[in-house]
Amino acid sequence: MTTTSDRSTRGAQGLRLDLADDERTALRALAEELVAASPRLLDDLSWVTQARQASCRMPLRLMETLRDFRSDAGATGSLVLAGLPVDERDLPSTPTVRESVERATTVPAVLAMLVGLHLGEVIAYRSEKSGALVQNVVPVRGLEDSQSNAGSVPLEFHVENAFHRERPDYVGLLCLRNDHAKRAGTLVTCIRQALPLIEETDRKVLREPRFVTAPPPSFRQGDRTTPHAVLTGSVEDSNICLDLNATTALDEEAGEVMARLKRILTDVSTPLVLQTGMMALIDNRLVLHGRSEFTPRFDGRDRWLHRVYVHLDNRRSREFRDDAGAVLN
Ligand SMILES: O=C(O)CCC(=O)C(=O)O
Ligand SMILES: [Fe+2]
Repeated sequence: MTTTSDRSTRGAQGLRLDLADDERTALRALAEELVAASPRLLDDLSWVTQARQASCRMPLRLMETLRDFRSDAGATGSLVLAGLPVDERDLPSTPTVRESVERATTVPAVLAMLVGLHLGEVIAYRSEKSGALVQNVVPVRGLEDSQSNAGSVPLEFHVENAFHRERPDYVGLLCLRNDHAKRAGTLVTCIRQALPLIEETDRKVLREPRFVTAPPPSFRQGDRTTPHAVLTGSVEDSNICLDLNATTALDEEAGEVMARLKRILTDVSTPLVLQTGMMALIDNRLVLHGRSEFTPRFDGRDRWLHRVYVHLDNRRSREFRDDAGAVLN
């Protein structure tokens, strides 16, 4: 991807594409077509097939940008799409219950699916949020202090489902409503920016299996990992697997290295303040994400995102998908 692409722009916050009015109108029409497609259920495989095919009819610039992002997620590992056809006036109240998911084909849920299905295969995990492909990220009363997406205290940086061998390659977060102050942000930090700042001796420790990671609180079941490395793959352009809330160092030196890495990741982090109609796509091999704190009111107008997970290769996860469906065990 070139830095002078005329499709999308690259700023300090990473790649961004703003849809023009005609693109938004065309995408709304496509989403409405999919809302009406039988059986109007997001998790139904025949509906997913129709949506996958329809995703090839999205506005060309959007498809080009997604395809480029998939080839190389850039220096920040994230892409923001803005101007998606979500109208806050058409939205129902923000859900207030834990484990809330979308099952019916609404315009916003269909948009999250269309974008995800153009990037790859939209998947979910049976032990998390009842295996729904589109999940709600909303604050829940009583869970304010939890290190989960139902909380509202600062959420620690994490790779999504870092404990799982087949964790998502990408996480998509579509904003239906931001918080009342319009200031809550998804925080992102990319190993591509952190790596040059990590001492050589620390990098060596991070490449050794001296860490274990537990499932996040959103999982009803799941085992912690065997010892794993935090940095893998290319030495000069590594992948990262770390959850600052769920990963434990197995020895003192590894713990000190992890603490230094946390400082560096925090230093190079940026907030993506998503407003209505903005969707963040996060490369989960390169980026840790978290969330700033905010004050929920539980009045039906709280912050509300739709989340989708994307895999690039359905074969790789076949042993986790009993029925060759989209949900991993
Ligand atoms: O609320 C956010 O912006 C992100 C929450 C999160 O980590 C997630 O839903 O995976
Ligand atoms: Fe997350």
